Amino acid sequence: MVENGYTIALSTGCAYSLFYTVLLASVIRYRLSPSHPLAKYPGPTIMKITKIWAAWIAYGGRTHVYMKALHDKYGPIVRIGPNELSTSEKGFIPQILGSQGMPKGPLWDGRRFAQTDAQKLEDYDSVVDVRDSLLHAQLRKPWNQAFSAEPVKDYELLLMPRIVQILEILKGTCLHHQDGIGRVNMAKWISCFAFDFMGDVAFGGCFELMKEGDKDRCLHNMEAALHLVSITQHVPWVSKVMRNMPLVNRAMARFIKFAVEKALARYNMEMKRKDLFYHMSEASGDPESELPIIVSNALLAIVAGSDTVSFTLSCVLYLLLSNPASYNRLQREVDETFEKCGIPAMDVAESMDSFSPQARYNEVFSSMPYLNAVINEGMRLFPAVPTALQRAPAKGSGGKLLKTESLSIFLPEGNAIVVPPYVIHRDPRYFSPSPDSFIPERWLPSPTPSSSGGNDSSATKFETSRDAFIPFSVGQQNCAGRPLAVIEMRYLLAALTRNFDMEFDREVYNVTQWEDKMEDRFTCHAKGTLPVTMKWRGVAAKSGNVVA
Ligand code: HEM
Repeated sequence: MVENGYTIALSTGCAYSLFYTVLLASVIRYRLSPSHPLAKYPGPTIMKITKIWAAWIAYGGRTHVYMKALHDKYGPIVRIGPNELSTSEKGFIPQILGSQGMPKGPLWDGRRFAQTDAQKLEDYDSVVDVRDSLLHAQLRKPWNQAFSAEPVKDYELLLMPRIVQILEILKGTCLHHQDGIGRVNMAKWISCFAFDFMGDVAFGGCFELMKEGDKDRCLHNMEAALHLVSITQHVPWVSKVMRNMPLVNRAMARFIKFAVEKALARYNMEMKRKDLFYHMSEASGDPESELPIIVSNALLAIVAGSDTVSFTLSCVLYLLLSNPASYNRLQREVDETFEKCGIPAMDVAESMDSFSPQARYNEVFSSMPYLNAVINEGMRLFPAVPTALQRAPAKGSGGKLLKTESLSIFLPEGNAIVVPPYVIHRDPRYFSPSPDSFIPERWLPSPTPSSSGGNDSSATKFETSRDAFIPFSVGQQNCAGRPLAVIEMRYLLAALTRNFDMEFDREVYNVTQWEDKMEDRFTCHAKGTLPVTMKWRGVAAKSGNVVA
């Protein structure tokens, strides 16, 4: 009897094993066969067989470097999954991301971890992971409205007090030492600054990381939460299983709880400022919708709005400090502009008495060629979303034909395509010479050299393809917060260079660690440090400049 049962179990086990082995073998055979619709595109065999390899690379955090190496080896179209391509051909960008583009791809099914209770029944978390174009357009409307010209001016007013705060802290660090030289990890301060400012814009000012440190471990929880989804995005079916495993999903659960608490606190505030959710609720035209809008977008606002800006700003500073001639040139432009326009140094004690709280400087900053060239060049070399702009043909469309003058791809429904900014931005066809070097001059209409032996680019003819520059992506699903991000970066860089002379702290700085420790987790995370020595310049006291 027992023997009989054992035999039945054994033969059932064998039958199942055989079935799955045959099934697996046929799947692999099909994926590698010439009849697969993506068969003609080159790529590593392992990636043609399974996306688990991409998940493994993502686990190490070096997808951006890996993708660049793939394109260097295989060319402008690479097969990076059984049903997925990557392209570095700029001619395809409008047809993939742009006005004639496609909906978001399956990557977003694998990133969908963050449902609040209210969203659990839906097939999306917030605007960012919606795959249906019509629904996306509907959810995107309040975001577009909230980042139109007038609301952004309201956010600009929230920015100045945070700029003043970070300058005061840094100045205090300098003056605390007898030699007037402060030693700080600028990456940490920039990160706290960006987080605090996003708290002001979205939640009425609830984060105080610059003042109190990360006592709620919000930066830590955000990073931990985003780590897992950066891996599962490659294998959406795994994420569906994991979503229901509380132990695995712990970090995300903590982060959701944190965001929902902040959202509710913002909703219950008596005195509401004209912040992001004020403008989003206004745009919806329905007072009842305020709470759902805040709750469903809270997490997105924190992640999209703080991490990206702090990463970009830190990278720009890293590049400036690595290229002192560029730092000096930027400082000269900032000094001249501040003095010409009577902009206070923003460092409180000396100039803030005469500083109008209604003053906005973005208009001035937006016309500073070198400041904007530096920001562009930073985002070119280190785009905050380096590899994961993925799109797929719409359901029921049958597929999409992509065509340039020399190339064409037919992408059948069920397949996806990625446009990796990190690869395109370093492609010598679009940015030359020296696509891997920091040369802000390539963005100037008529490049002039940085003095003191920097990038002598006066005689250089630059190829700078603006249509291959996509740090904020393009099209209907591009970055909603771009206008705010740009203003924030301009203000902080101008304020820092106006008030401080900075250098790497050579005693503790290891030149390669910044780039080596960078991790591609959908958005790029800076895991390295930026140890800096800084000296307060005291410009306000010297020039006595005031707001006109
Ligand atoms: C330097 C800073 C930033 C960079 C480089 C950046 C870049 C991006 C990129 C590449 C996307 C993906 C678009 C796509 O899939 O095609 C995106 C989406 C998004 N970003 Fe940003 N971003 C930045 C700052 C911000 C800020 C400050 C906010 C404000 C909250 C924001 C809000 C959003 C939102 C809401 C989306 C989703 C848009 C949608 O799916 O329709 N971003 N961002």
